[in-house]
This record gives sequence, structure tokens and C-alpha cells, in this order.
Amino acid sequence: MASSLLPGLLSSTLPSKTLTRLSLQQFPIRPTSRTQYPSLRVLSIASMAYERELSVAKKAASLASRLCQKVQKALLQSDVQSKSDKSPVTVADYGTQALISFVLQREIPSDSFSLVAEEDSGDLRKEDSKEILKRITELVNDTLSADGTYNLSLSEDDVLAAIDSGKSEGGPHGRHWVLDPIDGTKGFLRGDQYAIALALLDEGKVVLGVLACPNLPSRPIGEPEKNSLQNSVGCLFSASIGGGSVLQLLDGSSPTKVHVSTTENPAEASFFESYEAAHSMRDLSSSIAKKLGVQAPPVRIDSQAKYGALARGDGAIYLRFPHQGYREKIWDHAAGYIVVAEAGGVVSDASGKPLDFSRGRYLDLDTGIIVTNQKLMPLLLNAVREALKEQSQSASTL
Ligand SMILES: Nc1ncnc2c1ncn2[C@@H]1O[C@H](COP(=O)(O)O)[C@@H](OP(=O)(O)O)[C@H]1O
Ligand SMILES: [Mg+2]
Repeated sequence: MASSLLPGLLSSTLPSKTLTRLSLQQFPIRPTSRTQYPSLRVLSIASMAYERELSVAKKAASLASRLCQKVQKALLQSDVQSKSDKSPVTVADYGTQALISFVLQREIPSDSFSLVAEEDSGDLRKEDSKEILKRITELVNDTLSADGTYNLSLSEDDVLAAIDSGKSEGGPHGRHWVLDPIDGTKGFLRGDQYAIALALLDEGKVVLGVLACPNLPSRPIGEPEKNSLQNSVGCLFSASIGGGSVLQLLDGSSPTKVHVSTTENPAEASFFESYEAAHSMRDLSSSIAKKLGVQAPPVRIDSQAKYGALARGDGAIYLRFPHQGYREKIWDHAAGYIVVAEAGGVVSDASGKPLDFSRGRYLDLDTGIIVTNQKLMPLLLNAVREALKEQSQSASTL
């Protein structure tokens, strides 16, 4: 069991826990709008309550991004046949989940550790998965040993147990980590955008989030390259409740606060949507953009990198309208949600209701997810309402 590795050993490279734990119940604040917070003093106390967790989450996501970069590099150097095969992403998905689960349990020992994550070890325990499990274990151990913080090696059983810690159902009470080990699997396989997305729920609210986007350029999307210094890729977004959103490069540059676009004019706004056509109704997004007066074509990228890019103002709107019957999972939105909310943005369902992360592994939503700044949200909601009405009218005449 991974937990056999855990007893009370805290890393010397992370700040020790000097703060008294403050629960959300003591500070009943809502994360959706910074202007609603009661006072700056309470804000900073609330975000300090999760300082250690945020630091550990950033470390875990940074380590995992090294693991993923290694796998993606090998994948892109290999032949076409292996690019269409699913095994590289499998190795990176499981490896990331094992690594992050291990780091969280090791750094923040708790009897009530809970992780809601995408993968489980069912397939890995099958007889024909021996080789892949060996590769995952090597990858995790190589990543840990290159980092040097932990002088140990995980066994295959440790890796399986760490993956299976992700089976939690989440819910409205207590603390739950929420992890998408590789969000944007298809982008990962193509060599495009993907994200490692980790968040913490406390009493049903997202209180911190980290988005590691190893392929996201440091310069804004759409801005032309100027010189090699601006060509770096690899962004780490992080946010904690009341503490704002911060961007640093995965190579360790100094953190800077980010803010969503302040544009009030839809004609100046550009919008994000999924790269994968099957993940969102493009006709509907296009009709909404037209009603709003957006002139620019959609910016299509994979994963929660969209939330990160929007949080730093690369675009002002994100539209996501899955086809009927699709159920959104909390790990696909929790980290991105708080990164945008703390950067001054608003994330809601298509009717304007805040997302509810307290209902278990799924986000049971009305129709879709829309994201923008506070000034554009009322206009966007009107455009969404009209476009949805038109869509249902044309469906009923068919
Ligand atoms: N038919 C569908 N409609 C909407 N989302 C879908 C989908 N099929 C998969 N997804 C989700 O879309 C995520 C990728 O997001 P995006 O479309 O923004 O790139 C996937 O995450 P994973 O790659 O972790 O499986 C998956 O959870
Ligand atoms: Mg995902």
C-alpha cells in the first residue's frame, strides 16, 4: 500500500505547516466573485488557510508535468503507428495519478485522505498489463528520483494503491482532492495542449486549484512570436480562495498575478471552445457568438488550458455545450473554475447558476458551461438564452 510509505514524513523543501487550520465554515464566503467577499483581511486569512495545500498541489502538478513531458516527447519521436495507439497516454495518465496521489499523502498525511480522480487500477491488475504496470512504476520512480526530494522507490503495489486512492465519491462534506491526471487526452496524443488539473474541495466548495499546462506558450495565445525569450512553453496556474490567481512558468519563473480580460465590448472579445468537435456543439457556440457580436473566429484548444488562457486574458469567453446526455465530471472543471474565478471571471451553467461541485463525481448541470468576465456575463446570458430558444424551436419543427 502507498499508505505504508506515508507516516509523518514531511518534505524539507516545502514550507512547514505553521498555520492553524481554518475551515470554510468559519468563513462562509463564495468563490464566484471577488467583489462579494466581506473584507480584505478575511480574504487573506481564508487563502492562508490553504497555503500548505496549495504549495503541495503545485509541487505535485509540476512533478507530474515532468513525467508527462517525458512520455509525450518519446511519443512524438516515435513512429506513426504508436501515435495512434493509446498506450502512451495510458502510461502518463496512470503515472500522473499515482505520483500526485503519493505526493499528496506523503506531504499532507491525513486519516481522511480523499481523492476523486479519473483513473482506477482495474485494467492494470489484469494479467496482460504486467509490462505496462512495470513501465508506469519505472516512470514514477524515475521522476521522483530526478527530483531528489524523496529518497525512496515505489513498488508496483504502491503504485496500484496510490491510483486506487482516487476512487472517492467526493460530496458536500469534508475535504476532497479532485484530479484529472491528463485532461485533454486527445491533445496529448496529437502533441497539442493538455493539462494536469488538481483542485481541493472543502465542504463542497473549490478552495484551491492548480493547472499545469506543459505546452501552453508563456506569451498570450494569438500574439505573434517576437523573440526566442518569448517562445517558452509550460505554464503553471494556481489559485486559492480569496488569494487571486497566479501564473508562473513550469521552468520556475517568478509568479505573477493574472486577471481576466476587462473588455466590455463583445466585438473585441474572442472565444474559446474545444478543439474536439465532438465535445461541444459548434453550431450553438457560433450562433451565440453571432448574437453577441463577437467578430473573431473561435480559438480551439484542448483541455482546461482554456481556463488558464482565459484567466490571463488571452480571450474573454469560453463556451462549452456538450451534446445531449453527456455528463460533465468535476475533475474536468474544478481547477479551471477557481483559476478563472480568482482572476475575476465568472463560470456558470447555461442558465447563469454557479457550478455545484458538491454532488459527487458528476456536475449535474443545465445544458452547458459558460465563462467570461463580470461585465460581459449578462450579455452572454442573453445571447445563450436566445440561441437555445432558437435551437429548441428549430428542433420542434423538424
Ligand atoms: N462527448 C463529449 N462531450 C463533452 N466532453 C467530453 C466528451 N467526451 C469526452 N469529454 C471530456 O472532454 C475532456 C477534454 O476537454 P476539451 O474538450 O476541453 O479538450 C475530456 O477529458 P479527458 O481528456 O481527461 O478525458 C473528457 O472528460
Ligand atoms: Mg479531462
